[in-house]
Amino acid sequence: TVGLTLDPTELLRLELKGQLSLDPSDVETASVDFGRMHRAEPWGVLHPATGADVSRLVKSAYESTHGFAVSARGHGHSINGQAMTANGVVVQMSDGKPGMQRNIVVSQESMYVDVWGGELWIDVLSSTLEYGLAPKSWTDYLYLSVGGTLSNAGISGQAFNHGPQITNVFELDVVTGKGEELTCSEESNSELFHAALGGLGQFGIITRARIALEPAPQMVRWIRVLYSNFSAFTHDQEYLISLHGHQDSQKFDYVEGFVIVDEGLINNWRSSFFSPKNPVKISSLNVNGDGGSVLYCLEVTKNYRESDADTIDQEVEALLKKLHFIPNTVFTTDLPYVDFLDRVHKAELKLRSKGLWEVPHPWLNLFVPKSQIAEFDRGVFKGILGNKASGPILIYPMNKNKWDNRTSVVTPDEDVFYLVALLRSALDNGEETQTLEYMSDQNRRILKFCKDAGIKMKQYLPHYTTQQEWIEHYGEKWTQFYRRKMEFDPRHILSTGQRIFKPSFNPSSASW
Ligand SMILES: Cc1cc2nc3c(=O)[nH]c(=O)nc-3n(C[C@H](O)[C@H](O)[C@H](O)COP(=O)(O)OP(=O)(O)OC[C@H]3O[C@@H](n4cnc5c(N)ncnc54)[C@H](O)[C@@H]3O)c2cc1C
Repeated sequence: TVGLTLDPTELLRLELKGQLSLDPSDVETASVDFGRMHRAEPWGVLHPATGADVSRLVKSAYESTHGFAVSARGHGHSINGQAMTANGVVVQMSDGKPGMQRNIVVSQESMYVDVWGGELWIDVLSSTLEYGLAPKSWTDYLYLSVGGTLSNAGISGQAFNHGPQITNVFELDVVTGKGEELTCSEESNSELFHAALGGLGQFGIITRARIALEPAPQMVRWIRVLYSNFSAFTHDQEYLISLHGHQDSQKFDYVEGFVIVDEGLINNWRSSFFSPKNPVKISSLNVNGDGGSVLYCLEVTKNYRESDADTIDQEVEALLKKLHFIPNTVFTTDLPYVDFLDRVHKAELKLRSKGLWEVPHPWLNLFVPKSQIAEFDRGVFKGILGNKASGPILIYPMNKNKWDNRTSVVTPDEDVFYLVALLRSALDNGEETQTLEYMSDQNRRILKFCKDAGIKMKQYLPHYTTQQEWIEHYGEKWTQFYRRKMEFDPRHILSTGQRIFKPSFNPSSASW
């Protein structure tokens, strides 16, 4: 293999319980991701059977004369090649087939579950539900691996209340860049524990996670209301997340929202909710807002047990009464908790059936400080985007005090910040505004707008191509991030696809 910095015979001699595969179909799978914009072919793919397999592989990379890159790959749902490596070895932590759980162990007494790092969240959920329990903090989509989301943060509408997924973990097993498999938590090896959480795979490969559980709700009341006035919308979102310390009956369990810039609500792949029972056209709403055709949809839920079905109406009504949405735009559905959590998968199946899932996804996720979100609205939603969304645009606030500053993730320096997620799909259908080039250019314009306007945002699921940009991204946390890298992965073996640290071995042949 051209440019290979490793001795294949050495690797093939490793005593592994799992399998080191050179099969072209395994290599192909590991060469692409959900973004469909990058490609890098690894030399081989390890399907580990245990953490010890991962440890042996990384140790051989660390100790070999030349060194080689090792990248964990969860479900490959990154956008910019973060789980790829050219010429090195990809550790396929998740085989991507739901229902193939490894050793999932639930402790009912201590309310946690121990799972393999490559486990998909959908499988974690189905296993814990057998005990009437469920994790507290989620992502909108459950076909993601535990190690993959914990390497970022893992956020959804519960984060205002419970914090991101990385604040709901008790313990990890991590294989460091030296090949040692260590158990870490707040109490022991705490530096590694905090480094790995939100650590973009830079400090080790998470082979086991101990995740906090709560009694699983049975049912969900799912509510959407519309706004034309952005400040009324954000005022209400901020009010709802300020209730995080209140009793369960006095707050919603989930707070999100999205922007509607297209002509109709049904165009958006996450909004099947509105149809066919509630088909809504913006023009039919007779809106005289401040934003032309831009609307905002607040999305909230309240969990309940069937035995509480009589009090849920009053609790929801009391909360909705405090809000300032457009009258008569309340859309409500009741559904089982699992169906709510797994809602995006339904949209996936629909898109797959039309060949619209495996297309390029130039996604952009930003954390925008509360004090600058109105400016962002003016410049981006009502400005740069024009009248075309080409995918869902999520916007919801979170409380910074639910994030642990000792972890590796960086967020804006304000008590409340918003996630803005532009989740767009590029199509090759002859329409200029739907092309990858057009959307990538818009993303660049959005980033430039933020810079020029002094909007102190941070990228979530960040992507940069130079170390200088990474240094700026981490700001005052860079020194700590760098020190942790030197301690836990001194040869820069791990997750080179993030492009943060050049490998110390033959960098020209790695995935840079
Ligand atoms: C349809 C869709 C919906 C999404 N919704 C949300 C959402 O609601 N909230 C949210 O927070 N995110 C969301 N994401 C983003 C998602 O959390 C990240 O892309 C995450 O990285 C995906 O997990 P994965 O298992 O596919 O990771 P991969 O893409 O496989 O890996 C991501 C990074 O983590 C590293 N990594 C993977 N496994 C491990 C491990 N075990 N130990 C250490 N490092 C590891 C990889 O090397 C890579 O650098 C969504 C993505 C998609 C495609």
